[in-house]
Amino acid sequence: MNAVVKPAPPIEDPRITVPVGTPADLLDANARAFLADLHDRFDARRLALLATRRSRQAAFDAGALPDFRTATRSIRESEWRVAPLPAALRDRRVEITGPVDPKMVINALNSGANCYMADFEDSTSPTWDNLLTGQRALREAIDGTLAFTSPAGKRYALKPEDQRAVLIVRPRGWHLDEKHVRIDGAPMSGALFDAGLFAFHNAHALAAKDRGPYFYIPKLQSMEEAQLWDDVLAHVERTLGLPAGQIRVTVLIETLPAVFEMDEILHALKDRIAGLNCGRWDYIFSYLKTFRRHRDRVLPERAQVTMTQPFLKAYSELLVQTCHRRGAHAMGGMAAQIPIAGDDAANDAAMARVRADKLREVTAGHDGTWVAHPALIPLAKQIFDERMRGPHQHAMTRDDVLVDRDDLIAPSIGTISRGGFDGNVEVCVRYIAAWLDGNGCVPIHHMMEDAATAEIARAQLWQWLHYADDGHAPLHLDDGTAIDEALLDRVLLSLPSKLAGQAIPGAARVPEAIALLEDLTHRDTLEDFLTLPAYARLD
Ligand SMILES: CC(=O)SCCNC(=O)CCNC(=O)[C@H](O)C(C)(C)COP(=O)(O)OP(=O)(O)OC[C@H]1O[C@@H](n2cnc3c(N)ncnc32)[C@H](O)[C@@H]1OP(=O)(O)O
Ligand SMILES: O=CC(=O)O
Ligand SMILES: [Mg+2]
Repeated sequence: MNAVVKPAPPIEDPRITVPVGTPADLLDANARAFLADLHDRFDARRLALLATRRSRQAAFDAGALPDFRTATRSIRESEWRVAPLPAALRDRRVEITGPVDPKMVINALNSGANCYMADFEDSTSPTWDNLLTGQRALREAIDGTLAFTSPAGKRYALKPEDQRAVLIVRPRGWHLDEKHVRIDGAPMSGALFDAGLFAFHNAHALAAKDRGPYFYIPKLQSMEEAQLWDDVLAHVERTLGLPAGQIRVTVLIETLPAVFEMDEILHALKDRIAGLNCGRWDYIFSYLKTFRRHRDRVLPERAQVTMTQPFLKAYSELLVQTCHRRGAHAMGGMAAQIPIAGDDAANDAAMARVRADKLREVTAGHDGTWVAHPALIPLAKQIFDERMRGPHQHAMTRDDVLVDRDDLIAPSIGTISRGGFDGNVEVCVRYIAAWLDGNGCVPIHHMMEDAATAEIARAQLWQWLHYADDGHAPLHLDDGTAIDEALLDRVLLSLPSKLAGQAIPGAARVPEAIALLEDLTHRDTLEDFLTLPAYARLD
């Protein structure tokens, strides 16, 4: 292994600012210079790629359909494989995910899952405090010193290292800024901040354990965006004196454009990629966004958009086939049901849904799956242990899968009920309120709701309400009610009294959440991410 050398102390760079009171041990002059260097080298490319996303979406809005790229046919058709997997990432049959507060980090690492995805993205509201607390918790977890005492006095400590899950960190996507760190007045990228700071503090300690910074990369839309990550991480390796390829990534295929570039994304990252993951919730959100102006591809209510819908089945099976051809893991995704305390029948029904989902995944050839809650680990593990004898099932090449462009964008059949409409409104309001209050993942009606699941509800409301733009007849609920602003207003007006008295996270921010949802649904254009306008209100 190469010697690992931290950069020499730099001269304080006055171009970089962080909030007064930021703990110096996390963001000293060395760390700030490291981050500013990432910004200087890579932010212009990030911004250019975000502009490319916008022009691609403009073409979809004008009627174009996503498709495989002609110019990259040789990447898809030639034979090559990704770098061999590191030992720590060979068996990933059950991965737990969750936000990065100290209690969650300890519980997740101790949970018995093979891996833990510490999440700065869908399940974290990126307040400055949450980000710094999370970075500190992860650093202490890697050092083995992390401990926590709850307000009620319950003590949490890490299990011995060989009993802990392998740590994988999910930084934010390319679209989000980190407004607290400014370089020449401009905000730095949230992704570069999260991944850069984690690598800066932990790469050496991880290398000493023969691991590396392992990342889950969210919301990519193209191979060029994957190439940017590869260039960033190669630069981080050089700067920190790590061997090339020590930093490993798994990429979430959770946008519709990306499913047409899975080979290209694996190829762009082929010396460091360990797998692809079916991030189904953002994928559904992306399908909605991509086709926001396509009236023939409106999706039914959220509960009907399950993995058995043809477009989702095609995506997950093509992902398995693509990964196994290239020697990469094909990770499954998240069932949103969580345990229900105090109602055995409801709990049994929820667990049956999770079991069916995991069974579908292992049968389709996935090499592992995600759970949102520790109580689901034994269930998922049992299903994978029974059917996946080795550490993975790359030998299941799925040559039977014949998926073409039309399969990946197939319209769905279903309905929109009053419950589906009202449920979307309630989830949006409650989730936005919690997020503004600093909580990025909450249980609502016994389902895990995070930025991806809530975005489906938000995008659907916009699409249904704007169906009648350009003189079309409005959409109707299955009871015949027209879906229009009057309906939304009625549901929103009734919500505060419905929620009153319930102990919901962020209750005080419900009026602000209602105002933001009204604004977002009334806009002529579907906002790219709800977290963009919401972030302006955070901290
Ligand atoms: C679409 C996607 O991006 S999926 C990935 C992002 N989403 C996630 O990661 C979801 C993570 N899950 C969670 O945040 C939580 O499970 C929630 C919010 C859904 C429910 O949390 P709670 O209401 O606290 O659940 P509950 O009360 O049943 O928790 C019981 C215990 O399990 C712990 N726990 C629950 N979920 C997790 C988790 N994901 N990781 C670690 N510990 C957990 C709780 O902290 C609690 O610990 P304690 O007994 O020591 O106090
Ligand atoms: O990140 C996961 C998803 O489903 O979205
Ligand atoms: Mg996601």
